[in-house]
Amino acid sequence: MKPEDKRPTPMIYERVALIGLGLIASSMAHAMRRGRVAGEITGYARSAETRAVAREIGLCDRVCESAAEAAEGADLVVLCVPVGAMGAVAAEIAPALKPGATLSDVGSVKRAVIAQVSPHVPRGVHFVPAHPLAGTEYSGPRAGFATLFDNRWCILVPEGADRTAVDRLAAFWRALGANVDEMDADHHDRVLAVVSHAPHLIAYTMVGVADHLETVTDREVIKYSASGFRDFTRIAASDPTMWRDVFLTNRDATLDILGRFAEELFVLQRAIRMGDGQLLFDYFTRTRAIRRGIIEAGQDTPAPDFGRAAAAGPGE
Ligand SMILES: NC(=O)C1=CN([C@@H]2O[C@H](COP(=O)(O)OP(=O)(O)OC[C@H]3O[C@@H](n4cnc5c(N)ncnc54)[C@H](O)[C@@H]3O)[C@@H](O)[C@H]2O)C=CC1
Ligand SMILES: O=C(O)C(=O)Cc1ccc(O)cc1
Repeated sequence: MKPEDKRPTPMIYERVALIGLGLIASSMAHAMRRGRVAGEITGYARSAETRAVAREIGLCDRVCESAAEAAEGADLVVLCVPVGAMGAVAAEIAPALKPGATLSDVGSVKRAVIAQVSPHVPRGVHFVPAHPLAGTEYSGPRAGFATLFDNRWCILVPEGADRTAVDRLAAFWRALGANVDEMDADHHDRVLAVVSHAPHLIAYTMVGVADHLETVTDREVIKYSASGFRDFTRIAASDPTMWRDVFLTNRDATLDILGRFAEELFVLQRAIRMGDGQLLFDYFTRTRAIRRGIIEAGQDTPAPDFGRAAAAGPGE
């Protein structure tokens, strides 16, 4: 079912506070307004400039001068700051949290956020970590848009939190357009290391390699880049603070996947050196099946020539 086919959702929370007003928070604000998911939206950002922009574009009903002021009286408080800043922000807002409120976050890493935030969660407040698997390479309060979460996954990591609070947060994310799954924090971090964190590091590296070449100029890289490399440059334009924090906090899982990546890279490198075309062909046949699986699961759109390429089969 497409999100636009869904019937209007009832208000899920009377008051929602967004702490940090970047891409994800601003997209949440737009999506909440679209679905009338919250009665009132309050917000806080660390920089005065971001708060001014948020006021100018009417992102929230109220942009506050402190995180505690934004969180006070809210039924749902969502931490939308870089992963490395979650603990400090949680400590700041903790005394202002209303008993019975839900505290959540949108961080790309879960085990480290839980470790940072949990010690500050007051008794009677439900902490339900979350991660919407949707984003872009843009950041800041102007970057958000209402459809960002449509038909994307949001993973909740309840770790024993109150069931009613978890179900309510799941309803909230569904009302924002997302599909909801639940997962254990360690498993989440391992899955994300494979599908997001290691690929981002590889993209950063590949663009760095192109930048460091002596015999190919930056002008040529820009002029002749095909779509694969362009995708790398898009990903490598992602926010440096956010991604520094992701790698520092999901260190073990990312290093494990990168180690495996390096091993497989050596296998392919050797096959090229030895002229082992069969190994390369078999490897690429297996990886093609993964892409087909993603398209068949409705998680992506086929390229315009997909039907022709599929029909052509091996040998063309
Ligand atoms: N950008 C993406 O594609 C996605 C990001 N996330 C996660 O969402 C969170 C927010 O990311 P974005 O909205 O993309 O970031 P952003 O850079 O657009 O916004 C971050 C906000 O946090 C504030 N901030 C930064 N450092 C702070 C600190 N030390 N204390 C208080 N506030 C601080 C900034 O002023 C800004 O308002 C991150 O934890 C990230 O891992 C999750 C899914 C996708
Ligand atoms: O822009 C892209 O390609 C992304 O991969 C977006 C993204 C970035 C970080 C996340 O934790 C989830 C999604």
